[in-house]
Amino acid sequence: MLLSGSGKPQFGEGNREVGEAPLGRPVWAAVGGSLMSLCLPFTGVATMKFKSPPVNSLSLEFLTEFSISLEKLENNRACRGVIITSTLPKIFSSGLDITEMCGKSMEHYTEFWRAVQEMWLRLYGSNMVTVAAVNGSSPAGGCLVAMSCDYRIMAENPKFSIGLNEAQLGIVAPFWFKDTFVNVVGHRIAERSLQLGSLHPAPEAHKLGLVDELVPEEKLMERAAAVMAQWLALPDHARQLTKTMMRKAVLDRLVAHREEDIKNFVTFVSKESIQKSLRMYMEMLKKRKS
Ligand SMILES: CCCCCCCC/C=C\C/C=C/C(=O)SCCNC(=O)CCNC(=O)[C@H](O)C(C)(C)COP(=O)(O)OP(=O)(O)OC[C@H]1O[C@@H](n2cnc3c(N)ncnc32)[C@H](O)[C@@H]1OP(=O)(O)O
Repeated sequence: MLLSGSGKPQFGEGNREVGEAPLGRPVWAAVGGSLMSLCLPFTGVATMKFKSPPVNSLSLEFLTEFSISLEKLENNRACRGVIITSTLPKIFSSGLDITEMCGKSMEHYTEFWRAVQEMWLRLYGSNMVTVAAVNGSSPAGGCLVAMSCDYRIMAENPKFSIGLNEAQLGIVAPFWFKDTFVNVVGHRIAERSLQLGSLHPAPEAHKLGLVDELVPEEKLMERAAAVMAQWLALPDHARQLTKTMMRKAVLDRLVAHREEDIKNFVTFVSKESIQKSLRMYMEMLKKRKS
């Protein structure tokens, strides 16, 4: 992941650190683990760029780095907003790494699912303004990342799609994926889309309200910066309290049922029938390629 921004440097152990201007002021801080880059310039707006080829799958390692990056930004008082995008052409994120859910131990599934929960709790509950610049396809967990942001701008290419397609894999979107979806598009659209496991091409996603606007791909980052400026023009405390008011019930629900949710996931994913569905899905992906 690639994360970039400016302001007070508070992170980056072992990575490239802060550039110092002659007056000793930080010019920018570039922090990156291997899977994303992060930069925070003077504007106080960080840019986080996923860079985990081939398709930015959300592996345990990726999720861990994502959560740590979010925590570092959240704790950096100079950082007020983050734009999330991808360095890979055509892919924002392919969602959860299916190989993390196939043929592994119960302990591994537990650790993996806790990391998925942690990422979502941090992103959905963030005090920062979060804007997703969706520059490619974004199925399932990738859609969750985008939906957890405050605003979604997608490249207008109809070949790019977004949605919670879990049902197509023979699995079920967990209740907090569903809650996030309902909060974005409303109950009816969420119900139909979830039951069918629909992946919506960008224009349809826009019509449904799953993304807030479409722009030509080359204008995506420029537009994301403009939207960010608009959101940051308001006092932080008022915006943050409002955001909390809108999202708290859904966040609290997972916090209250976190261990139960992990148990459900581990039991569900360990079933031979589910393992078989996931293996078949992976085989289908490989065949589609050849
Ligand atoms: C009773 C209640 C109990 C509750 C229990 C809850 C259980 C719920 C559990 C989990 C929720 C799941 C969430 C998810 O996110 S699952 C993941 C869903 N993702 C997808 O369906 C996307 C699949 N991928 C694609 O459609 C395409 O790859 C693409 C559109 C993203 C990119 O297409 P393209 O550029 O053509 O690339 P390839 O298809 O050729 O892929 C390249 C390479 O990457 C592998 N790959 C793709 N996606 C994934 C993935 N998500 N995880 C792991 N690996 C992936 C693909 O197989 C190729 O591999 P290669 O052949 O070895 O090169």
